[in-house]
Amino acid sequence: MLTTHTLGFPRIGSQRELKFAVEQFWRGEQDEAGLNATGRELRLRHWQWQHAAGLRFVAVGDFSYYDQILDTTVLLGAIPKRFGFDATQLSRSQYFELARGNAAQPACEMTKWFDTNYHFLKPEFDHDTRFDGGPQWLLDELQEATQAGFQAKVQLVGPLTLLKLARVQGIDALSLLPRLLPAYVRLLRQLAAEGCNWVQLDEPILGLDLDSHWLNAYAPVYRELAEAHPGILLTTYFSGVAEHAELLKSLPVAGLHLDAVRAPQQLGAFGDWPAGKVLSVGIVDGRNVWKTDLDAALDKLTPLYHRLGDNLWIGSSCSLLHVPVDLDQETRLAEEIKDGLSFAQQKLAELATLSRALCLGRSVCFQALEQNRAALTRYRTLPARNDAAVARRLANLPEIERGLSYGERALLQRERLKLPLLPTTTIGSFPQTNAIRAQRGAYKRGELSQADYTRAMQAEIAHAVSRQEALGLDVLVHGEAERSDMVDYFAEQLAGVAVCQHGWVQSYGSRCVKPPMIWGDVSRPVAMTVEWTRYAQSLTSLPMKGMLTGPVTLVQWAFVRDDKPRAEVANQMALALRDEVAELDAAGIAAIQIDEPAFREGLPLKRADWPAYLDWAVTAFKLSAAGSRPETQVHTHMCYSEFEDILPAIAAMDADVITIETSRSAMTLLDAFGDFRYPNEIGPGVYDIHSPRVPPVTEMTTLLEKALKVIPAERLWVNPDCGLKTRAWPETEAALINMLAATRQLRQRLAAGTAASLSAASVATAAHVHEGECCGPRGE
Ligand SMILES: Nc1nc2c(c(=O)[nH]1)N[C@@H](CNc1ccc(C(=O)N[C@@H](CCC(=O)N[C@@H](CCC(=O)N[C@@H](CCC(=O)O)C(=O)O)C(=O)O)C(=O)O)cc1)CN2
Ligand code: MET
Ligand SMILES: [Zn+2]
Repeated sequence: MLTTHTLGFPRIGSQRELKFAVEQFWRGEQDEAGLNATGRELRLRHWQWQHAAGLRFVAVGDFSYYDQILDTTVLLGAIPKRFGFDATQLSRSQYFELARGNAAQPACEMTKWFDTNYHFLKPEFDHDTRFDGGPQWLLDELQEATQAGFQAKVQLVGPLTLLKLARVQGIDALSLLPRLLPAYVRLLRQLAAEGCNWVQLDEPILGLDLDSHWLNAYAPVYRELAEAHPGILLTTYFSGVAEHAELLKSLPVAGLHLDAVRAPQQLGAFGDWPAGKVLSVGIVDGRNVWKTDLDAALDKLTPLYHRLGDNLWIGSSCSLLHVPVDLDQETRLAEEIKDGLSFAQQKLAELATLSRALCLGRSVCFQALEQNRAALTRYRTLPARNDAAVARRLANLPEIERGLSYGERALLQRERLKLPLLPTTTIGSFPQTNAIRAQRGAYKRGELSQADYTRAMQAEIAHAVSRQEALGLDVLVHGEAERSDMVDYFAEQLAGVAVCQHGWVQSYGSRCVKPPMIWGDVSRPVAMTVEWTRYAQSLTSLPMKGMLTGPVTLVQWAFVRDDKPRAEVANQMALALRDEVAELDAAGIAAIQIDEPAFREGLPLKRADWPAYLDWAVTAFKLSAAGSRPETQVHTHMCYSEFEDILPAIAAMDADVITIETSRSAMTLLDAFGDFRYPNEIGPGVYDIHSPRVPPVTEMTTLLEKALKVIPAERLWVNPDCGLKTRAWPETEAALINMLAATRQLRQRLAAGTAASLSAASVATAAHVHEGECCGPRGE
């Protein structure tokens, strides 16, 4: 049979077993042996599934107790010096300290894995990083798989991708190659000696716009690696690599993997793939949950099979880490929607069927193919996939501009909100305590009535409001107690969107999300947040922010139908949100925040595709926001910084206020906002919410002083980096007390004329804004 494989299987467990075991270990409720036992059980179970489905290889090296990139760094012995750990003796607890920080050291930096919602831990390298003496984990796992009778393909992130993604201080990352390569060579030799015939080296950076400096490194690096191991499969995914076809054909590796889902057209550039080398075609979507159209896949694969024979491999387009584990667990999903779905388990079976059909002929798999065809036909013809009312609204899009310019709106909003200089606010969520989750769990299981659940959540909202009033915040939030998640909550209420019971996907460490599935045309049958917000506002005379997740983020953090352009789906989402905005506005809510934390992450891998994305993303945001009156203040929030290169688009969104994550970068991001002369109001986060650490007042005054150098006081807000849902109340209150103390100090200095902002330049800029003019470039 043709070789079938995945580029990795989800490790979290169909019941999130790994999450619970890891969290128990952190709480001291489980020892290392117990944690290891869960890990082993999960690995064996997942290998068993892959084997039973008929895959030739099981994936080894995709397992991790926190993050597989951190594991690679550790494996190579390249632990950041600042922790003072011995790489050869690294304990499980120390491993978690790298990921989560400890009393003395902040955690390794966490950032998004390309355009996914998965976060990896950035390797930290410097001029004297050594790559030697890591632990034996990978070899142990290989042995585990071999002893259990499986054929293993080991996977590792490739050296160039590892370097490119690393935080490298003060030196050129590539200058580390002479030290890094021998470590890979050593590891590859060990794997070969252990009888591992195939090693998958992931090089997804090949899908980015790489400069020649990096591209030129591929040939010498892979020449050396190929000498160390004869079975290297170089894997690319998330984007096409056709532009590097000549280079890739010339590398001495044994095989190459291409993502034929994201970039099917690239196969053409590999039409003359050298005989004798493996070409692995990623035909089953690792980034989405839709059933593979087996007929279409076979049409595409058949000519390749005729040419390449057994050197054609078929696999998932990328690791299955990004999709939920098992569709069969979803007992409440409508059968008609399940007709269109396939999770990790089901994708294994699809690969096996494709392989059989190619080798033995379609008639041998007649039944499986017929079932696939029938299910897809039923699913594709569901009437709700094409809603005439939605189509009419799309054909007749309403105005996306707010009517007045920012400067004019700001005057009206100042009049209405009467906020002090440097207004203080938070990003939306307050701690999601176990008590809150337990109440929601009971409600979902039918053990708590809707009325009782509503009362319980109202009590949480009242608590959050009274805490904020006591702290002295200026613009309040209701705290999002009633939301399981900022995406899931909206998805549950929108037509055309389905949510799972168990469809968990790892987001970072032990944290998971349940991405909804946008399978039909999207509309809003009923108001989603208005009652909760109205209730929260009734408790206070201070302004209460309405809190919505924006259209780009709702799309980016969902599984999106692939029969309509994302731009169109985003506009459908935006129209639904626009109605919500208008209703909040009509209910007297004076400030409405439309969160877009995934705005940056949605950027395509290739810059050439950026303008089209930014164009539809900005349009969708504006479409949702323009349902408000000019005297209503529209906020947006973005975390996951690195906005430097998309500032014009962010300005073009024209939110009255943007809150951003800046504290971890010590506000360097703000320089970019300053240089660009960001025209509207801005709240640079003054403390990191990802850690329980309570920052001292002086730390925040320093950051605010810095901010005042580039943002005039009249347009500066004070807030944390992001929502507080993952924190506990004690540290939350302590940090906010300090934040408010820092704000008071700055206000006093401003009043006394001793703060930076009263420099002539910033006063002049602020004055322009008062006159209703916007400065700085706009638009894309
Ligand atoms: N979608 C999304 N993506 C995002 C973010 C985000 O907030 N949402 N933020 C960033 C990532 N940050 C994250 C921060 C926290 C969590 C997180 O805490 N996740 C929770 C699950 C949150 C959730 O949906 N909770 C539900 C279900 C909770 C649950 O497990 N319930 C139990 C039952 C509980 C009980 O009865 O006591 C069950 O289903 O088994 C709820 O509150 O209702 C977790 O892993 O534990 C995830 C991502 C980027 N990407
Ligand atoms: N309003 C949301 C919150 O505070 C925004 C989070 S961005 C990941 O939780
Ligand atoms: Zn955020």
